Amino acid sequence: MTTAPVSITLTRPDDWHLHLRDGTALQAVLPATAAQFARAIVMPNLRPPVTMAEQAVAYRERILAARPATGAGSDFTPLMTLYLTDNTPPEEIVRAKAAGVVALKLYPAGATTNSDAGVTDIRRTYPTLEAMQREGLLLLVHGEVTDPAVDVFDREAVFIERVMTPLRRDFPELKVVFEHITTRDAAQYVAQADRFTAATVTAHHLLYNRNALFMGGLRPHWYCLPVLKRELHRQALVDAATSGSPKFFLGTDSAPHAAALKEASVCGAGCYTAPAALELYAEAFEAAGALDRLEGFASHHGADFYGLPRNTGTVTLRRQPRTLPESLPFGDTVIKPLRAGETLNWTLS
Ligand SMILES: NC(=O)N[C@@H](CC(=O)O)C(=O)O
Ligand SMILES: [Zn+2]
Ligand SMILES: [Zn+2]
Repeated sequence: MTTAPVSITLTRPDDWHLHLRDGTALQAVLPATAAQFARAIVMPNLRPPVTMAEQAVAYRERILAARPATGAGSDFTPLMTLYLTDNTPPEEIVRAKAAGVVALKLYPAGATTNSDAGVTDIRRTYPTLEAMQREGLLLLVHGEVTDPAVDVFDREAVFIERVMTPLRRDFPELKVVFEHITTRDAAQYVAQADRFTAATVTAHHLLYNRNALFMGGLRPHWYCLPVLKRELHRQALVDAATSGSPKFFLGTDSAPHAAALKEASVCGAGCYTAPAALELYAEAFEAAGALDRLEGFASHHGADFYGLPRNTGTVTLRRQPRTLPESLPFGDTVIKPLRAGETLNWTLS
């Protein structure tokens, strides 16, 4: 029997799926991510959405300005994305590439938070996808159908057959990231796909099944999209993330919403995990007996898939209990991180 390690040191990790919002919310949440991750793929679902290269450049400037001035996190690099619409001009892809934008995000219209301007029919975007394939920009996908006839727990699996399979056939060399996968179906699909397809996995989908939504009462802070699924799906995600396959990598989908918007008659979708992201992943990997696979998942596979250099430098997680605050400042209000008030086993030093 081997004894549990007291610390683990990893190459500095990246977060390949993150919501930073804007304005005072951005200022409130950015330091937590910058303290943990060297880079992050920043989601474009602001209001209004970031649809043009020029907007992404301005947003990047606001993010850079919100970084800590010195010390940990002051060198954080945001990697920018555009929000794909039915009308994104193919010429915008060339401008986006020149501006350093790395990917476009596909939100099926109405699928999730701030997706109203999303794509109504993927075929409308084909000229733009053609340009992306040619220019080497990635497509990041919120993989759920919005057909009201499809059960909310089945929307990801149905997306594979209705959208993903035809998309892969029509654009075989477009790099596609199936974001925040939640099902065995998606894990199997990605594992069997060729090298142009990968997936991000959140910490909360590795740690929780859908029972977490109903533990002793309705739990809004565990509500996100795609919604948590059955235990068999959680186990399939853990198997995929800890398999060592380079197709699976870290994307927190940390999605901050003010506490008042979560604890409301209509609760916004999204879990705020940035304040303890790496600690939560460490907990999930340790529970699977796979702490030795955390570095590949958190620090190598994403960079390799995006064709970016791996980070230099390291971070160290120590086995040291840490209690998360009940709430944190969020502009003129407060936000509750996932597991607020609870004690975690790992602490990033
Ligand atoms: N994941 C979520 O539940 N919410 C995200 C949007 C998204 O990633 O789908 C958000 O922006 O709040
Ligand atoms: Zn999403
Ligand atoms: Zn997201």
